[in-house]
Amino acid sequence: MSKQFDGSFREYLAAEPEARFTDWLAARAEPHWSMACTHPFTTAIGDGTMPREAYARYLIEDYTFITDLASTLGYLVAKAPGMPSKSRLSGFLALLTSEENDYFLRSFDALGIAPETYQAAAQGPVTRRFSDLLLSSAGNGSYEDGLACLLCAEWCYLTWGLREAQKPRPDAFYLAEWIDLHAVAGFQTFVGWLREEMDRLGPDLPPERQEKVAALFRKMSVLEVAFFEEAWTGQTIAIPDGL
Ligand SMILES: Cc1ncc(C[n+]2csc(CCO)c2C)c(N)n1
Repeated sequence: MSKQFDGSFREYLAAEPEARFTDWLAARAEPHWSMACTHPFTTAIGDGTMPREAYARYLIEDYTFITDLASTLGYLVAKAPGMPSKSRLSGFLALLTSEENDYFLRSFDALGIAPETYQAAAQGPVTRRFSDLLLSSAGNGSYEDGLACLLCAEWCYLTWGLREAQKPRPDAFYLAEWIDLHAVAGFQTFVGWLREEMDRLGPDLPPERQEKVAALFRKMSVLEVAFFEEAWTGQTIAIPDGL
């Protein structure tokens, strides 16, 4: 959890000299950042209180999101400044399109969701906004813009994943595995690297570029909340037009 902050990175550093650039991003995204990481949907994954319909809704929608996230990673691999960064990102892309894809297919099967359903699923409005933001930031924006979006999505999942991993695993394998996937050492290392990459590049950006990156991280946090909220309630969530 971070304390909300509205000023520039420079001002943040003056108040918190030890702060990382990514701490500032989280503080600028409050209260949405904490709402995303602690959403009731995320606590229900580990509590054993997840309704089947809510999880089925979530997985169908998330599968369309992950497909666009894989495309986003393609852009980021292209824009990454050197081989070490390209290697990290392409490793993650490989995971996303193999083991993680397998998790989705097994879970759809267990939940009785037919291939015709998840293959033909139209994206809801929130996921469309998500995908637009990711694809346009990584495709038309700078490396740092795309990185900020990816960081928000992954760091949020690591945060709730580590918290839920402290509870005994629920019986349903699709819930237990979803927790493990987001708490394993490999994922911690990847998110740790994403933060370091942003911490390395962010402080040297001109102030107006830092503001853009902070705005993207904040928009992503708002959309993460709306995404969980739709799955949890089954209601369509309105996103403010200005977002
Ligand atoms: C809406 C939404 N936001 C973020 C993620 C997080 N995420 C996307 S791919 C991936 C890799 C390992 O699972 C992770 C953590 C998600 N699934 N759905």
